[in-house]
Amino acid sequence: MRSMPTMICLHGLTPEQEARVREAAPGWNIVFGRPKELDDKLFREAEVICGWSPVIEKESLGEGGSLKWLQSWSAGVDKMPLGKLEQAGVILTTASGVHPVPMSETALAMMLAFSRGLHHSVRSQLRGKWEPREPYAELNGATLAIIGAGEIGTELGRLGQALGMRTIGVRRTARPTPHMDETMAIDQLHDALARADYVVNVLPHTPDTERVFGAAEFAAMKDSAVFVNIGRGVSVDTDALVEALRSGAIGGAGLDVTDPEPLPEGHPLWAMEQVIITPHMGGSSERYKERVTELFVHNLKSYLADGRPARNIVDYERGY
Ligand SMILES: NC(=O)c1ccc[n+]([C@@H]2O[C@H](COP(=O)([O-])OP(=O)(O)OC[C@H]3O[C@@H](n4cnc5c(N)ncnc54)[C@H](O)[C@@H]3O)[C@@H](O)[C@H]2O)c1
Ligand SMILES: O=C(O)[C@H](O)COP(=O)(O)O
Repeated sequence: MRSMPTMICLHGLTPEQEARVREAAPGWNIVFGRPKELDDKLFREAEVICGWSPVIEKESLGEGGSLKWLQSWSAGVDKMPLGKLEQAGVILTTASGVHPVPMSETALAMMLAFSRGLHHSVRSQLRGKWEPREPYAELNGATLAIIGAGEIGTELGRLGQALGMRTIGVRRTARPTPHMDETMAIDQLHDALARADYVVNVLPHTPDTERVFGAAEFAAMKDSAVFVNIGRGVSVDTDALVEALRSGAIGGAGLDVTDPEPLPEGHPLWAMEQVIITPHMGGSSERYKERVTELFVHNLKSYLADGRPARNIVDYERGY
């Protein structure tokens, strides 16, 4: 008789969320817990794991590992051992679709902070100083270029359009994308950069997207442009960004992700007045687990019905 298949769900779902997973997979041995609490043997036995990136190197991919499907809790799977997973024939799915709301609100908060000068006002407030810096800008009528216009970028496009911005989406191919007034392929990147008042990077980290933003790209931007990075730090040549800010080649930068990360103490970016830094919190939300459970249960149902999760299967060739 076939023993009960095992599934591991990592990282503290609520009892209601656990119940939703159990309900979707009757007849499964489902283990909920934190990686350190779980035995290596369990990881070897698990057919399905749902969780964050770093835990997967455990026994699941070693000799005799039974893993068939891994549902990442992150949208970016760049920290996953992609080569090993591919070699082991594991289906990997991302959590893309869980983050559009908090990520686009983070990017919008940065854009509004720059247009209304909040980064200056907060610094003045800390010194107890009343220091207007006229004139202030508006997002209304400004052009927003979103580099990596996927799930997150599309929601940011919606918010940008709602505020009266013109949106340009840049992606691998220039296919029409909701909430983009125009879409361009990545080989037209400089054209998009030259026209934008706000450039938001939300590219995944793949071999093709490292250092996409270097000296030439910052030079192509308007000298008033604000560059916002909520994707991955490695898409940017950090020294070139520092130089672009120092020389006035661009107007400011909002950085939720950096390279290196965390940004070390004493790094020049910390002291720059035209820079806002947040600690890789763009995707974080009190609704995260609710949304990730919904995605996982949706994928689980199709995995159990026909052996394939319905959404977000990683193309190992492409890297995301
Ligand atoms: N800061 C955070 O906390 C946080 C949270 C969630 C996601 N992220 C990052 O955001 C990324 C995007 O997430 P998503 O859910 O929108 O992903 P997605 O797969 O829906 O969208 C990715 C987009 O990037 C484009 N793209 C990929 N490679 C490209 C290339 N070489 N050139 C041009 N365009 C390219 C794709 O065409 C697609 O439009 C994640 O991979 C992750 O790195 C960061
Ligand atoms: O891609 C994401 O979902 C967020 O950036 C968090 O990813 P991480 O857990 O891999 O840092």
